[in-house]
Amino acid sequence: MTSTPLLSATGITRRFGGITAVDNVDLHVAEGEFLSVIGPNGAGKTTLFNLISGQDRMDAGKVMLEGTEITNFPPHKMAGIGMARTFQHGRVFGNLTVMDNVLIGCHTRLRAARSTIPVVAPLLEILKALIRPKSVRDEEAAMRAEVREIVATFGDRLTPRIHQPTYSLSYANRRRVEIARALALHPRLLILDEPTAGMNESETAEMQSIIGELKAQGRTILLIEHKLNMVMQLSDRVMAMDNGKVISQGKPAEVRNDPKVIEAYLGHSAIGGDDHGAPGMMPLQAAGGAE
Ligand SMILES: Nc1ncnc2c1ncn2[C@@H]1O[C@H](COP(=O)(O)OP(=O)(O)OP(=O)(O)O)[C@@H](O)[C@H]1O
Repeated sequence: MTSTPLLSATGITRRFGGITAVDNVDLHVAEGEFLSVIGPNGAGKTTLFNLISGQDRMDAGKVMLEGTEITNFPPHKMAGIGMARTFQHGRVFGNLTVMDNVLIGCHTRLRAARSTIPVVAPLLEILKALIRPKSVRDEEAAMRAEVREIVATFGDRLTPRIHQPTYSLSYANRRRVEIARALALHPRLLILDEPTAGMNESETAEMQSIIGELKAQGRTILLIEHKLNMVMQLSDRVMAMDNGKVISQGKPAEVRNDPKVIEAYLGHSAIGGDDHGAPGMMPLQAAGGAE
């Protein structure tokens, strides 16, 4: 990990009526860093990710990506500059095949890199689509090959189903497709919102190992996750939120054992079970309620 700041968000605030869902939050992610955001239900984690990735507009605050201000950029522009995210409940195009869903990621990336001259650029695109010169056919073949490679990240979960519409896939497979599409963007920052929500134990372990591989490739990753084991094993740093505010941040074990964090979870739920946390630490998975 280097110390180059890739993402820098300061003073992020979002109110919904009388609720301040995200209250003056600062978040910095270094290039190659793996930062997890934890906190009980309603802490403001998803709202914070929505604001950073342009899905929602903040009331106050500033977001910089490598020194360029990107505050409140619309989602397509965020995707174009390499900010890729997945959603808490998974979002794929049900009627499109696995291949086409992931191709969307490739197209978004290429479109962002192309000429933006108004009128001329779209006309050129239409012309190329109609004539389909060799360059277009080659590009398409390269993208399809890349999609196959990305899809192979998930072992044989998706490859045999690559031409099936995603509505016919299991929930876990649809979530894998979503991550594959995010990877096709060649993201500079990969934002994962509860990638294992709704997955059973073995699916969770499999996803954790894939995310571990992505980390080993040196990717910069922001994760929301309720499953403490996973957070502990993957993260370089953890940030804990409660009631819209950052209540603790630092090395995973420090945050896990921070009395403020333990109290936040205690205050939010009556919890049973154990998520293999340290003694005295509440089981975040149960507290957060994996779906
Ligand atoms: N669109 C909205 N309109 C009104 N209130 C909202 C909206 N989105 C979020 N909130 C509120 O903002 C607060 C933070 O919600 P958020 O979903 O960000 O929490 P979270 O930490 O992601 O929770 P969870 O772990 O359950 O996903 C909650 O009180 C929630 O009810």
